[in-house]
Amino acid sequence: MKVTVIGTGYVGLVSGVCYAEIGHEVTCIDVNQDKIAQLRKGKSPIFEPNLEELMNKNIHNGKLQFTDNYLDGIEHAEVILIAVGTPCKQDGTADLQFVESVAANIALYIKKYAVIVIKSTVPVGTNHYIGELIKKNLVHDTDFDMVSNPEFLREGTAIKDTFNGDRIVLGSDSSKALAIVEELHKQFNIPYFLTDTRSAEMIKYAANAFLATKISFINEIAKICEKVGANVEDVALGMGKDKRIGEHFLKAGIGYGGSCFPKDTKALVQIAGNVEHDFELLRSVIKVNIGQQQALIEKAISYFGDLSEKKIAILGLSFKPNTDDMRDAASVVITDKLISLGASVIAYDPVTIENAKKILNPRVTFNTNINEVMYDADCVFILTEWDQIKQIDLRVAGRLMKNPVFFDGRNCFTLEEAQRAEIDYFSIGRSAVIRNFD
Ligand SMILES: NC(=O)c1ccc[n+]([C@@H]2O[C@H](COP(=O)([O-])OP(=O)(O)OC[C@H]3O[C@@H](n4cnc5c(N)ncnc54)[C@H](O)[C@@H]3O)[C@@H](O)[C@H]2O)c1
Ligand SMILES: O=c1ccn([C@@H]2O[C@H](COP(=O)(O)OP(=O)(O)O[C@H]3O[C@H](CO)[C@@H](O)[C@H](O)[C@H]3O)[C@@H](O)[C@H]2O)c(=O)[nH]1
Repeated sequence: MKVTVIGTGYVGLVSGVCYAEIGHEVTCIDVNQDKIAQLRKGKSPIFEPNLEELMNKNIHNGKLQFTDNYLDGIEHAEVILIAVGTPCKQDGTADLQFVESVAANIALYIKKYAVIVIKSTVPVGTNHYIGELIKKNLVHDTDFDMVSNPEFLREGTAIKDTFNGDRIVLGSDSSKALAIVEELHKQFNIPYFLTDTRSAEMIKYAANAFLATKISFINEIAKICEKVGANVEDVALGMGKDKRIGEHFLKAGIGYGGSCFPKDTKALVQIAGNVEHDFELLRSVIKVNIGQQQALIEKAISYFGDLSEKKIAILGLSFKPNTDDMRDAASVVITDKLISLGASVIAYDPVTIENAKKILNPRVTFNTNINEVMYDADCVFILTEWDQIKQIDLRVAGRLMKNPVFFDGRNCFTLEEAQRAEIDYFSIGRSAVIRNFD
């Protein structure tokens, strides 16, 4: 099938590569000419395991091409997928300007029947609105149908998720279009969930909001665990054994970040507000998450009293491991706050330092050598559970530091490991391990 993907961010690029991998002829369009030039040279603009290899394989076998020219991409397409960003506006609502601009270009260049699929996360009613917008501005008298196909991939495991998703959600009122989009995904061999357009749009927000709710819930439980002497890891495991609850997304930490949960939870509060429903539960989920980003700082203040003049080593900057994405990463808020409290901050991350430099407070310094970052530090903050960080020897690391004190926001180590290392170790939802030299 001839497929055109518009937008080469995470979703567009991964989808384009995976559709090519299952045999479709894929053209990816982006308005960012530098990105297109880089992609044509076989360089992936994002860090995602296996993506660059798979991309190059499909460029070389002629299945995958990149362009900034809409005419090239739209003219012959049987399916056009919209995968541009829908960032958060100041008031929390989803900004549809990129989707609207794509709609204007499709209206200009579409010449024969195609199915237009919205993969971007968009508020309920957007597929209808964009369909009407295209119809109103069509230059050539052409028929088309709209299909909502929300994307559920996770960064860091995006290719694996595309080939092994739990379901493919498709929403449309055209059975002809649905049959074409089912055919497009056939080789993935993943069950379809077919529904109406508005429900498909809502499934995406509801799924992300529910996962975010699980995270804020376990983070609240973690706070109570610390006070009553329970261990949140065991509590989550014990809860998760109940199939009705499930074991996933119950990992306590310094809150959820990334390009989706923060923006989509805020957007859903606004979607509810537009129909006069106060989504109180979700507002609390967001509030708990903002508070959770301060958890390590509160622990450090209660340990040291004052953080001014303290040298703090940060391990991990991206919002989760195996990605270089810094969007809404907890490290942004945490490093800013530490600097405002007078601390000096030096940071390590195995892949995202270049992206971090563009976003973090300019007073943060960086080093790609994890041992050098910890050298002479008053304490370490662990913000991302990269393997390189989980593999450090706490005892050896402690000896490099001025004070062997660790604040672990991702529970990377067992309490026994911390005990053996003779360090002071504070984590989330578990008892602190304090050295006892007497
Ligand atoms: N990132 C994820 O893991 C993920 C997962 C599921 C769903 N989503 C949703 O998918 C959508 C895309 O997210 P992303 O993170 O891939 O986006 P992104 O912001 O990283 O990338 C969007 C790309 O679209 C391009 N673009 C903007 N306007 C354009 C236009 N008019 N024509 C062509 N290209 C244009 C930009 O240059 C950019 O390369 C969002 O709605 C997001 O919520 C994201
Ligand atoms: O038990 C958990 C699980 C995750 N997180 C945090 O939650 C955030 C998001 O993690 P994850 O969901 O793994 O990453 P994303 O790539 O943001 O993926 C989410 O957002 C995407 C964009 O909408 C969806 O497609 C995915 O299904 C959804 O999982 C990260 O900061 C994680 O550290 C926790 O704190 N505890």
